Amino acid sequence: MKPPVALTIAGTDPSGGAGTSADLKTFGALGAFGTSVITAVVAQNTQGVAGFEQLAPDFVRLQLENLLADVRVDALKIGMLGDAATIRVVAEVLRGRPARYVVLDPVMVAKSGHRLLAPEAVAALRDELLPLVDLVTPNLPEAADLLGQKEVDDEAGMAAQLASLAHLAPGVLLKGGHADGEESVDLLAIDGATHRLTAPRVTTKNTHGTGCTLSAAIAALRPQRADWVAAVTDAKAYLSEALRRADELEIGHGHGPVHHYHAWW
Ligand SMILES: Nc1ncnc2c1ncn2[C@@H]1O[C@H](COP(=O)(O)OP(=O)(O)O)[C@@H](O)[C@H]1O
Ligand SMILES: Cc1ncc(COP(=O)(O)O)c(N)n1
Repeated sequence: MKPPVALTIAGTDPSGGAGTSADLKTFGALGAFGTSVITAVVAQNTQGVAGFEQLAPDFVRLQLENLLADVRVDALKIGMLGDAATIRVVAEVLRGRPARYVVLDPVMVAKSGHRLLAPEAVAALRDELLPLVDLVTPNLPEAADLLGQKEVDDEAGMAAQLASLAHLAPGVLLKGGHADGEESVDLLAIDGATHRLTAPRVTTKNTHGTGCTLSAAIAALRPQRADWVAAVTDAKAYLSEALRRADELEIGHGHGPVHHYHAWW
């Protein structure tokens, strides 16, 4: 069987744990052929972000149009976009239905606290991009920002915000990694139903790129699974194992990357 082709539109990470690096490794590990379009070049390592250079929006458009004129893309994952002009370019390309499946990780702030999306671009992300994707995967701070509400830290609060977010995008995976508890609980609203996905919380400081890895895994697996619930369930299982194996790597001195082991599913 031919592998599905997955595309990531995202920023870079020289230390290999987040952004396009995480996405391409995840695609490969899960049997998809990976392609990439860069939105911003980020100077970052496992300890934090030193700064980033946004590529000109027209150049992002050129990369996308050039790729899509030649290569069939089955699944698209969108990560860091950086500013409103880049969001608008991606929205315009999405209106041409470049891929059957589209997942958006609404990257706003890196784990280290550095902003990766201009604050004034949150409204463009919410109003212009969310309606055009199949699934959006906010963490708890991103959900609060998208809704203009306070950040929640328990499941009741997550359920309420999930319901509100479901009015903004066709599908929502609200990730509970930032909450406490023995289990890391995510809530999925898709096709009119809600699903609760749990995994034992792994005790590790090596959590750099968990959100990037999860959304890339969903994109890689969706063409290989019958529906979104199956793709998200298996993507979370892949991420959980990548987190459990993260301490084997010993990359850098801060929050190291998760281990993109080859699952060969
Ligand atoms: N320590 C952990 N143990 C197990 N799963 C985790 C842990 N931290 C995060 N996750 C899971 O990783 C995924 C990304 O979560 P989260 O940290 O909320 O997003 P982000 O990386 O975008 O901030 C979610 O599926 C979440 O449940
Ligand atoms: C290019 C890029 N995209 C996304 C993240 C978020 O990942 P994290 O929240 O783990 O820092 C990042 N640090 N860099």
